Formats: sequence, C-alpha cells, structure tokens
Amino acid sequence: MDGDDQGTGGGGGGQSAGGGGFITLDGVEKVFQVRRRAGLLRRERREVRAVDGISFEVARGEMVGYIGPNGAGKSTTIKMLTGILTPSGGRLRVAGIDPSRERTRLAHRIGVVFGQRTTLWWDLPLRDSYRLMHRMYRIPDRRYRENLDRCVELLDLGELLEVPVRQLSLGQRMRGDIAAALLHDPEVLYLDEPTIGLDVISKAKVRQFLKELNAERGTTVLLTTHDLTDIEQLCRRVMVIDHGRLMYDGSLAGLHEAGESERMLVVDLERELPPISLAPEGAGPGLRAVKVEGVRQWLAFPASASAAPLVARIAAEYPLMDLSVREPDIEAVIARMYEAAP
Ligand SMILES: Nc1ncnc2c1ncn2[C@@H]1O[C@H](COP(=O)(O)OP(=O)(O)OP(=O)(O)O)[C@@H](O)[C@H]1O
Repeated sequence: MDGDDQGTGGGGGGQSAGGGGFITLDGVEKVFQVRRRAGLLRRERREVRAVDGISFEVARGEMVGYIGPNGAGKSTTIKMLTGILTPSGGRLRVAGIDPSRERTRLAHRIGVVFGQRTTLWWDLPLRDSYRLMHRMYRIPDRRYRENLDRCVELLDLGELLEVPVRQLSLGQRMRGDIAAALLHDPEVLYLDEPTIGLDVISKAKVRQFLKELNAERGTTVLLTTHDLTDIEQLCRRVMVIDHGRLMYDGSLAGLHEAGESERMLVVDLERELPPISLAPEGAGPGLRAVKVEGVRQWLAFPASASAAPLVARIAAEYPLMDLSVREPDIEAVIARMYEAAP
C-alpha cells in the first residue's frame, strides 16, 4: 500500500478538500478496438478513444458529480475505477490501489451501484441477497447486522426484506441495491444514474440517504447522473466529461454561468393573465416569460440565481396557485458551455 492511502479522515460534513487524492487519475486513457463490417467480406478496424487522457483527484470524503452527454466516457471511467476495465494508458489509483491489478482487494473498499442493472439475485428475497453478500465479502457478523439495520431504517426497507427482487418496483429495487453496495462499509461509492426512472419521493429518499452517509461516515462518492437536481442537492463539485476529455471541474453554479443556462419556473395562476413580468427591482435576476397556456406560465431565469426571491415576488404580486422549478437539461447546459466558450 503506498502513501496515497492516507486520506484526510472523512466525516465532519464530508466535503473535505484537503489532503492528497483518494482517487487519482493521471492522463488515463481507454481505447477500444472495434471491428465492423465495411462490405460483404471486408471488416474494418477502428479505434474508439472512450477516455482520452483524463486527470483529476478526489479527496477522501468528497461527493463529486461526474456528468456528460451519452457516450462521453463516464461508465468507462467508472469501470476502470472498479478494475473491471484496464486503462490503455496513464496512471490510476483508488485508496492507493491500482484497480485492475488488485481488483479483489479493492472490492472490499468500494461499493458500486449501476442504476440500470441490479447486483441482487432476481428470484431471492432481498434478505437472502444480503446474506449471500455477507458471506461473499466475509463481513464480520456484528458489522453486517449494524449496517443492514441502518440501511433498512434509513432506506425504508423493512417491509421489503422478504419480497423477491423481481417483485420490487424500480425505486424499491434501487434502494435495495444501494443497501447491498454498503453492507461491507466501503470507503468509496460509485453511483451510476442512481435516480434514473424513480418517482419524486424515491428520488428524495435516495438523496437524503446519500447526504447522511457522506456526512456521518465520510464516504467518498462519485456520482454519474443525467439529473442536475442530484448534483445540486448532493455535490459541491461537478466534473463534465465529453468525448473522453474533462471539459469542466468546479461548482455547479460555475457550470451554469459558463453555459449561461436557464432554469424554468412553471407557475399556475388562479386565472388566465397576460405573461408575468416583474418590474426591475434592485439587482435581482431577470425573469422571462417563454410560454403561456391557460393559467400555466413558463418563466425562464438564470440558472446560477436563486429562485426564492423570484417566487416571493410572484406570490406577492400575482394570484399564485402552484409552482415548480425545472432544472435545465445536462445536454443543453454542456452545449451552451461550448457556444459560450471564446
Ligand atoms: N466495450 C466497448 N467496446 C467498444 N466501444 C465501447 C465499449 N464500451 C464503451 N464503448 C464506447 O466508448 C464510448 C464511451 O462510452 P461510455 O459507456 O463510457 O459512455 P457514457 O458516458 O457512460 O454514456 P451513457 O451516458 O450513454 O452511459 C462510446 O463511444 C461507446 O460506444
């Protein structure tokens, strides 16, 4: 084990920035050789540079969003971080371990959740899947029981433990999968689209759980998502990857500024009215009515601004019935970031 293994200790709000990288990538590359038919008999070999020289560090206890359009290289990065794939070039360490060389040793220190796939046994009740993991990871009995109890309580799994996985809803299964990834107390958790397809309540449960896990245990979390609300609520830092390269590393607000992106207030009024417009007041953010349909209005405002003062003013000046805030699409933010670049 080399010096990379000495982190900053985690805990305490979970966003420690100091210390060396707990996860370190230095010029990491992954090139796939793809063969495809180029005629009746001819086959063509082509290289796909899925990850093209990525360098970053994540400190112990950080919670970082890792986002990008489809095919950007996110899953390939995560597969290299777990040791499933071997990099074609560069240097990569997780907790001081070279993942592809010591995959089994690393497996005891990391947890992985792929939103689109389950690691649970389809025909078994959740509890039996957990028992199998207990044995597979050789988790000490007491630790296993404590971790299971905690996950059952915080992820609301009590009623589900005896239900076969195939009968669970997507949101229930996802909570079951997150618990499975945490039974062995991993120091690092990779989450690939953990809220995909979940309803609002399940999303809120998963996010709250991850927040608590990070704050109480100092678990380092790398989160891939298409839902910017996940990032907004969980991560102070976000990295954007596109075509295998790191395009941005900073705060979500900074990303919105770079992309000059907008959020949307969707407002339902008591009656049909002309488009809402607020008289300029102080240095408040601008609000732009983009659509009116009956009593519903769509109002765009800069994504880096807070919605609260705008909501307060609309509520004071208009007969407001209901309101929601919509985040911009990740693809749109990234596209605008390119447009805005000099
Ligand atoms: N095993 C493979 N063989 C060949 N090409 C691959 C392989 N795995 C991924 N790729 C290619 O590498 C690129 C990056 O894929 P990757 O799955 O990492 O993207 P992603 O950012 O996770 O996308 P998504 O959001 O759609 O999951 C894509 O062009 C993909 O087609």
